Amino acid sequence: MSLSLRHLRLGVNIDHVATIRNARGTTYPDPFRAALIAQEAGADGITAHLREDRRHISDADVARLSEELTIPFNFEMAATQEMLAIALRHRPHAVCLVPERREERTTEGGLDAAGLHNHLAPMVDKLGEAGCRVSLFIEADPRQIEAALRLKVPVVELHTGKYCEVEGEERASELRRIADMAALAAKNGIEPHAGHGLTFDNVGPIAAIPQIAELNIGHFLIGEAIFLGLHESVAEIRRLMDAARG
Ligand SMILES: CC(=O)[C@@H](O)[C@H](O)COP(=O)(O)O
Ligand SMILES: NCC(=O)COP(=O)(O)O
Repeated sequence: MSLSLRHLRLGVNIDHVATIRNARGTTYPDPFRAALIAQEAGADGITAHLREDRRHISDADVARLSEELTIPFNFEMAATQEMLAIALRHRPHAVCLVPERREERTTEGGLDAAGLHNHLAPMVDKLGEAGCRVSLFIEADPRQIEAALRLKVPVVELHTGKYCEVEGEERASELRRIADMAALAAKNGIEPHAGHGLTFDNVGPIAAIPQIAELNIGHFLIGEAIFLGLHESVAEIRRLMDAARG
């Protein structure tokens, strides 16, 4: 089957359901319930980011998602010993290593896999040995793809933040950069994913990149759920992704 016909998986990030919950310290809205609705609406997997400051997803959320989800759980985490221990305890389907700074409002860039090789290598090995599919959240940069090769990770997730922020020729240039790095990763046996900042309006050209196997999308979908409901919000991005693949 040609690449362009391959099913493009959708990972729904439920972090910001927990943001609303934590705003009042209640038990609702329940991120796990959101995960089940996203699954019904067409999500192939669920992504959740346990941040060091627990501003949204909690340790209990991670435990429940790991134990009760019937679709793949992609656990996003900083490359720290604390998070490694949590990941090894729960052994989620996938672990994505992301950069993290407490003062950031959201993820601001990709992980410097090239500069952090010696720090990352033992973690990548331990997570792989535990049966987790390890990915690195990186910029679309050849140095980072080479670093991913050296680390022997099966997946990279290309950061689409700048693509989403810029317009016109700058966006076209960002799209080319992402497409080129997706092709380079795939050519070297690494499965390319993409995510951050994707919306109904900008997902199409990213979804049309044939080598990309999975998109992780969250903040926009949770926002749209306020107006459309979560099921329809997820179903719409699913429709747009499928339409872009033709
Ligand atoms: C790595 C990435 O872009 C997101 O998956 C990450 O979770 C963003 O952080 P917040 O969800 O805290 O905005
Ligand atoms: N890794 C990207 C992700 O999981 C979702 O990012 P966003 O759509 O919440 O910006």
